Amino acid sequence: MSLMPDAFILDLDGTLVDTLGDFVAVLNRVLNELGLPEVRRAFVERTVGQGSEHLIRSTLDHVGADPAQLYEPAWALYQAHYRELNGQFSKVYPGVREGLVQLRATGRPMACLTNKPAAFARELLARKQLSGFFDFVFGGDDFERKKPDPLPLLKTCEALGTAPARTWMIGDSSNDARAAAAAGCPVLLLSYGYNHGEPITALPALQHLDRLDQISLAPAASA
Ligand SMILES: O=C(O)COP(=O)(O)O
Ligand SMILES: [Mg+2]
Repeated sequence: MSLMPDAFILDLDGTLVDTLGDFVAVLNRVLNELGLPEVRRAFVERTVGQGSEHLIRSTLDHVGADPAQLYEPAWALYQAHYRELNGQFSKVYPGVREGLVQLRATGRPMACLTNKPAAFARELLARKQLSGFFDFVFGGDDFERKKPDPLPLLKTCEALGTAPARTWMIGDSSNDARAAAAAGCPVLLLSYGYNHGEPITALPALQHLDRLDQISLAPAASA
């Protein structure tokens, strides 16, 4: 039995690209325009990962504003600023490009699956010259539910044409790990991303990695 899967699914924020700077810049522009206090990087770091709506509602709540009243205008401002700033304060993590080259060299199909809105995800991958690695890019608004629900992974496996048990999910957070477990995909976890302030090594994984290019793709020794 080979260790090599039939396809790879990769998360985006906290896995491929360190996007925290974009989130902080955009949120603080929105808060300034609404006359609200700014948020700190540490707050955003532990809150990001469950899609834009969750991030905006949590941010409004955190600064003492009423999300029920301000969500709609905040979301409109957020979209306009995100479109403009997307990628400007973000960096591809060390080892990512090299790791993607290794994955691509296996000839297996690859998908990027993020909770970020699909349009922002596609634009960010293009701006960082990462689009060419992926056969599919799916965002948090492409399916009815987001990670940690298994639905996005199951739908992505369908697009890739592979069985979940033969498809590796590579991510940085408990959202990825929970979605993968529920979908039946083996999960590999990067140590440097955003896991809601919790150490990712506490979660079981097929491989825990400090860099994507440390991934082990060797066939398992036959018994
Ligand atoms: O919540 C987001 O916007 C993005 O999160 P993800 O790329 O780690 O899924
Ligand atoms: Mg992530």
